[in-house]
Amino acid sequence: MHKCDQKYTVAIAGATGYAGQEALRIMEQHPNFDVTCVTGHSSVGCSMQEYAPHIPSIAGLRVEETSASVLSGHDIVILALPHGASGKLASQLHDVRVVIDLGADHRLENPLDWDEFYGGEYYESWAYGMPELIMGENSNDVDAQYSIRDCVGIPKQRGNLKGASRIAGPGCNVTAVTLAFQPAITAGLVTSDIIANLVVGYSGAGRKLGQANLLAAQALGNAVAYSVGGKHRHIPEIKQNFAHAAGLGAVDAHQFSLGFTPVLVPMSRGIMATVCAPLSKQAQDMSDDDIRQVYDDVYATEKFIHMLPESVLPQVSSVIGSNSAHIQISIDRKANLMYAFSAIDNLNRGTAGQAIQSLNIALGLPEDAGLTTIGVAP
Ligand SMILES: NC(=O)C1=CN([C@@H]2O[C@H](COP(=O)(O)OP(=O)(O)OC[C@H]3O[C@@H](n4cnc5c(N)ncnc54)[C@H](OP(=O)(O)O)[C@@H]3O)[C@@H](O)[C@H]2O)C=CC1
Ligand SMILES: CC(=O)N[C@@H](CCC(=O)OP(=O)(O)O)C(=O)O
Repeated sequence: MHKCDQKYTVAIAGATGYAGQEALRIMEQHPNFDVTCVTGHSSVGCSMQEYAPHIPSIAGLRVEETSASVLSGHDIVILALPHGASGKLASQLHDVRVVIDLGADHRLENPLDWDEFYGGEYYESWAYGMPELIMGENSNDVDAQYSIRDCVGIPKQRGNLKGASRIAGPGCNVTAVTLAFQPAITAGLVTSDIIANLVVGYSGAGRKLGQANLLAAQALGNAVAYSVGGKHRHIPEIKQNFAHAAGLGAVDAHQFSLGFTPVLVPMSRGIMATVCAPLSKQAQDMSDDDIRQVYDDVYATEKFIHMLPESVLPQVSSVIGSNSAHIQISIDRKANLMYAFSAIDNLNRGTAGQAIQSLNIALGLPEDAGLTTIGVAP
């Protein structure tokens, strides 16, 4: 049978949560996947009709216990569990062809970062599920040796995902910031003193994790910052990506200084990231058109990364429901700052969409199978 006709059975752990539900929604529209098992924690025994009424095709599935014995035996397992809950479980899934962890347990390559920002037992890092991540030329990271060049010669992470059996899904804020700024890092347009400000929707906090914030009376008409002052756990992951984009290993990520401030706003989904840094000496000597060309080259062949026409700014409403990232840049010569803006859907591009894109690559399926670039605005 041709690879593209093959069907794989899928189990989704944490299917009652927001990330798991979005994985379910995409899987149900994917030609190669058949979701036969969903698991949860407090919802064990409930019908999926209760948790995902927007996906009628799985209404008949009952939520099972999240355990290695329930998950084993499926071709693919997606772990959409709170961070810290998947490391041990994943280590017991020996017979599963591909395991994707949507949480943080296998993202960080440097155990010291894990200790500082998460704590608890450290589990080894897996192939990082961001196909478009630039793996810079001189990276001393082992993975970089296996990255493949796109048609304009830029080495990217998708090469490391081919045939991968264990994949770590990136954080959603990390995705927005990395895609916005990695071309500038790779080309040396900026070097450090990076500031990322994000407005983010409430679903990023998860159905359970953020319950206290989910009251409409508290959320509507409000905007509130959180995890400020260098505490947000996505900081080491973004710096790790920047290090790779610059051709360095994760241990050199400390070279980048990053200010990171997320602000919750009343959107159910979506992230709008504004990232800026001082222009390097090299960038000061380049024209705005030359700087734009750097971005156009990096993303020219990327179906899901859309460089918007000059002066058109990204909007969250254009990417909701899609696996796309919309990106724009702006150069402020008077302030000597380079800005990049990105909009993504945190649950789709920021989590489940990107994970399934990576899974498609791992299995040798068309990279875009089951995924869309088309949003659902308004
Ligand atoms: N929301 C987002 O935008 C993003 C989320 N992620 C990551 O995805 C993962 C899931 O997040 P999200 O869906 O938002 O969270 P939710 O709170 O919405 O869902 C959590 C899921 O995990 C289950 N669960 C809760 N506690 C445990 C436990 N101790 N053991 C096993 N299962 C448990 C819940 O089951 P039950 O409902 O039955 O109690 C539920 O299915 C997290 O690691 C998160 O960081 C990554 C990127 C973006
Ligand atoms: C609104 C909100 O709280 N969003 C979460 C992001 C969710 C995500 O990407 O988280 P993981 O790294 O845990 O997978 C946050 O900023 O922490």
